Amino acid sequence: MLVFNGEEKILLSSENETEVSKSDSIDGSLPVSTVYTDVGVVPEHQKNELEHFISNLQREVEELRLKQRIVDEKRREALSKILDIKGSIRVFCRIRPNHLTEKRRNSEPISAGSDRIRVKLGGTRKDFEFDKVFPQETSQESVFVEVEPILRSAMDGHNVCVFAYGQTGTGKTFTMDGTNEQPGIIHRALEELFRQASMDGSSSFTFSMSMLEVYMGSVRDLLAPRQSSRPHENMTKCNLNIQTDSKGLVEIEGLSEVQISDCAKAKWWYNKGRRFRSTSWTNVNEASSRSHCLTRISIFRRGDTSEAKSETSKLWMVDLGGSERLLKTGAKGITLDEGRAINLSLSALADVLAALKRKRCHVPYRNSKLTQLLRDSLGDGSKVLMLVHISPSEEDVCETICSLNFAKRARAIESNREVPMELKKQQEKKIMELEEDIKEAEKQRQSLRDQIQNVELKLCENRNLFSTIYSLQESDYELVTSTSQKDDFKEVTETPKASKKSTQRIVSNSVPRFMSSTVASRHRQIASEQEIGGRLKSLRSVATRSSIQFSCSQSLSCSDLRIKTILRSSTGKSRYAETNNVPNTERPKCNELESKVITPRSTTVTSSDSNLRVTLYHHRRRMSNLI
Ligand SMILES: Nc1ncnc2c1ncn2[C@@H]1O[C@H](COP(=O)(O)OP(=O)(O)OP(=O)(O)O)[C@@H](O)[C@H]1O
Repeated sequence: MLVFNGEEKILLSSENETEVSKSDSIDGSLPVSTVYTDVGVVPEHQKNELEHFISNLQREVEELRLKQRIVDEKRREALSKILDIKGSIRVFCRIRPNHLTEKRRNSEPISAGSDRIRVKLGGTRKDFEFDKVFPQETSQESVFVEVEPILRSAMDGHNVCVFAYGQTGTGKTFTMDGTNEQPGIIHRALEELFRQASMDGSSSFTFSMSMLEVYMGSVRDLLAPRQSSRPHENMTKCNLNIQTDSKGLVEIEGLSEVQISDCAKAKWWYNKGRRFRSTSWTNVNEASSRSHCLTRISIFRRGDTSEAKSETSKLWMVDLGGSERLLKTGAKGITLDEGRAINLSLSALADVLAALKRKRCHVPYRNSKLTQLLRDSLGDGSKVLMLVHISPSEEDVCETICSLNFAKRARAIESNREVPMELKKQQEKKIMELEEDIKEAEKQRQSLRDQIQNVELKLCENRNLFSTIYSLQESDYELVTSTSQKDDFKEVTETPKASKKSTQRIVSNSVPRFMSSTVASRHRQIASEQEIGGRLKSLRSVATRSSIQFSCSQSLSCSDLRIKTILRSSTGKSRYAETNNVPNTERPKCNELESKVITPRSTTVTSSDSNLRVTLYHHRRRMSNLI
């Protein structure tokens, strides 16, 4: 008995077998389309039926995958439209909580709405508009929720830059890197990338990571192998060249790029690179970043079909050096130079963003190393997210206004006109509709994923069953036949009958009577086959039950092992059941053969018989192929 498609189908039983052999047999000779297995004789049409069923399952998987690709495409389009409406350069503002050491005043200089900030300075008030404002109490998680869509767009093939900008000590590193208890955007982004990659059924992803810093106008590789743990000792080695090819693609010569196969590895590399970043003490921040730190994740997306194109995109996560008033930070000597270099490159970045926003023909990328590096990730088709950080303190109000002016410049709408209220409402409505489409697509994607998993599971099990019954048994058939052929050669008179009977019972009508099996041996055969059928059935249910919790390949090996174990014991019985018919003088030989055949399946076998060695070798290979 054999089970497939969740139904029980009788493929063979001893009685059917006899009937088949009689009906299919033409004038007593061998039936034309009959498959011999160790558990009996399976008519060809039943084998075909199983093959047909397997190919139907394959087709079903392909159709589901196609549907999944269509749904994925819809989701991508909707997301891309949202990002287009929202603008390819978005600016958020995050207000740092008050430090305990900072004096609390009766009137706070900063007041925040959901997308506006008002700053009071003396008797004047200044208003600034943003895509989103995060008040002081905003958690790292809430910030990440707003950043996440842009990460998805990086997975969809866009180049993306996420910047943390702001006065020194306002929380840029806190937002990007965070703490162990409150991880920042980079840690969460790494988790999210791997999560999304595992969810996407229509593409496969690979990621690699590079880390560098722009320090005083030079580019340093933070992941380069180092002999010394002191960062400055490798300075000259790490002054990398930036090349731009004719298509505008940026190449950083000699920059280390590490493959990251999982999130833990990615975090390990990130923490390693972070340790080599240049920081020093200033009046404003104990561990002030003295450089721009850039983390680049290269995303390689491969479609699941040969027609689907492969794409590479870059996700840059940049913790910019603090914009600062040099007098206030008390900077001197090298720290003063570092501050100047940071300010210059920040100003170059603001110029580039403003030119891009206003769609100017000339974008001044060449004015700083920072903008040269990011050239191919800031222009057309790229998405930029700038998180501007400000301090709530009255003492910092001048720097706050500087930062907000920077943000205003980056966010400047084309031709500098505000969007009319009516258009804004329409855009918001459209965004809501598209967000609904994305949710719906994600629901469908999940359901398709589940369906694919189920069908693949069935497919694996049926393929496994098929190969167990046909391929495996063919090899056993080979084994016995080749041995019997050898015996034929050696002892022409005695062994052929026993061997042939044991493997080709169906020919009993066509051989002389003295060669056919006895009634007792047939009963033994029937009993053993029924036992096998029963075992296969129970095995099937065990395999199905146990495999549910595993992935496809796991279920395969799990069920396969059990099938093999059962077949191992059952084949031993059925294959050699008829050796009882063999005269006593032959038995030692058969037993010898039996022990040689059964033991090697789990242990290393050596045999002096070269034929046996070859067949055992093939047999083991087939067994291992099944695992
Ligand atoms: N949202 C926040 N919640 C809690 N603590 C914060 C927050 N933002 C910043 N801090 C704390 O403020 C201090 C300064 O923050 P951080 O080092 O991130 O500033 P920064 O802008 O990166 O400064 P620099 O430009 O000098 O490197 C840190 O101790 C940080 O933990």
